[in-house]
Amino acid sequence: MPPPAAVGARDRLRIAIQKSGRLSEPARALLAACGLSWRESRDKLFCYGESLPVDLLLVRDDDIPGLLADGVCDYGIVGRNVLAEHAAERAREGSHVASREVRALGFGACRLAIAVPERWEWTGPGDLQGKRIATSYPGLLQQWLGEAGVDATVATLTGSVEIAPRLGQADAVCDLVSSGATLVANQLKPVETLLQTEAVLAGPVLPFGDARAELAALLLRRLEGVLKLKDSRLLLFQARREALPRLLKLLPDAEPPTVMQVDGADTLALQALCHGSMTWQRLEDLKLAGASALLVLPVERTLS
Ligand SMILES: Nc1ncnc2c1ncn2[C@@H]1O[C@H](COP(=O)(O)OP(=O)(O)OP(=O)(O)O)[C@@H](O)[C@H]1O
Ligand SMILES: O=P(O)(O)OC[C@H]1O[C@H](OP(=O)(O)OP(=O)(O)O)[C@H](O)[C@@H]1O
Ligand SMILES: [Mg+2]
Repeated sequence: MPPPAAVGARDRLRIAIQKSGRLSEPARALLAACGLSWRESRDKLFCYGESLPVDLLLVRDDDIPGLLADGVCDYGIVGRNVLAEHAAERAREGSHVASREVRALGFGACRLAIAVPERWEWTGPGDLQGKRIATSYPGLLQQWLGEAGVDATVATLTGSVEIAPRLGQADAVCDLVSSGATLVANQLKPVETLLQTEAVLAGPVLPFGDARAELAALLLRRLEGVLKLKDSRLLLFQARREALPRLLKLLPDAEPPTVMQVDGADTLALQALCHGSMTWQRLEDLKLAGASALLVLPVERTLS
């Protein structure tokens, strides 16, 4: 196994993903769906790309923005929250922006929110004046407090933030919320949203000036194809010609269908690529509107 190339050697692309955690499996699956495969090293911190010269670095998610900023990796798959926190910290230090969100990836969705004890009769951000707020996102919280004109103390914790009010460590928290179960379990309620987040592909601000440019363009093209087809299905059905207008109204997410004539002029066979999810309810609605012989097929790949 060749050792990881030194920073500055630029004929392979390097992508950092979370080593273990919520984003690691979906990130790998997404890149694998783009046709990438790797030989894993023994320590499993570096995976050498086999099908294409695209290597993986397996790291803590918090390290990804810094690795991008230092040019150690070219792309990273990370929560928007982590990327935005890094940007907020850099802005506070007066440093320039080091990476950008290239594309949202459709998994790891949650929000960064302020939560307070359930008994608190919340009237607005001004309620936090003079209070102490526990968070793992001090940069984003300070930014939000600054914009709201609120002077509060920010207590930085790396985990188990929601327990801080019960321990008397803080009056409120600022943490990620998805189902809300962790808040409920800690007798807290969400009152303000700072950021809607999901996993994103983060990349460089400036284009590559070497062999990586072509590799990056290929990877982004494949990624577009995979993400576009995530919920897409090929719908096949038959219908009488006069039913067509009302059937097409039920398929606003479909590409223009291929229409074939069956059985004289009045019966048609149609084939349409639909991008929204094809639920049982939608099929039943189509049937009621005059479709028959409905068939839903998975779609493997697209290239345009
Ligand atoms: N409850 C949740 N639901 C959905 N997505 C979440 C949730 N909690 C976190 N995330 C997203 O997943 C990312 C990774 O979360 P995870 O808990 O695995 O991170 P971590 O404990 O900081 O991991 P690491 O060990 O890499 O530092 C978060 O930054 C966020 O973008
Ligand atoms: O609204 P919910 O669905 O309850 O999710 C929110 C919780 O999920 C995350 O923690 P995680 O479970 O990853 O634990 P960690 O903070 O120890 O990483 C986040 O930090 C919240 O605590
Ligand atoms: Mg982390």
